[in-house]
Amino acid sequence: GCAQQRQGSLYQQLGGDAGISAIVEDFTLRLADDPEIVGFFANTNIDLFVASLEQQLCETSDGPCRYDGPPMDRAHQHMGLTDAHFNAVVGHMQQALIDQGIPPGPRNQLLGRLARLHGDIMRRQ
Ligand code: HEM
Repeated sequence: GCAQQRQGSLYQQLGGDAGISAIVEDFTLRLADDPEIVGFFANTNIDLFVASLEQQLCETSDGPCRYDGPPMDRAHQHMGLTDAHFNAVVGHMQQALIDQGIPPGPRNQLLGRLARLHGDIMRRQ
């Protein structure tokens, strides 16, 4: 719509590749600092996770990337995730976005798009 033409895409409002990379780094440090969350990543290659999440955020924000990782249900099945885990992770993303200076408009737009993944991520838990 008009707002989008005035302000650029959500991807641009997040700072493009550099902005998304800073957001993902901030977010990943928050996951690592959360004792309720960090254990889930014990066997994860963090470099691949970071690259995959950057790609997903770029695509989700209408940037020029295509996420080519596994679908969200397959990536998270059998982890035994609860809504509390989901909310904690989204909360860390919210804090990372605030910390990286993303204004409320684009911040909440991205969080809204991520919230739509809840059904897929929580499937078969
Ligand atoms: C909106 C919420 C979430 C988003 C957008 C998200 C996104 C992603 C993405 C893009 C990947 C990479 C998939 C791949 O390339 O293999 C991934 C993997 C992973 N996610 Fe999530 N995730 C979310 C919620 C959660 C929650 C709530 C947890 C647990 C508390 C979690 C734990 C993990 C773990 C452990 C992996 C790595 C799996 C592996 O090592 O292969 N995620 N997630």
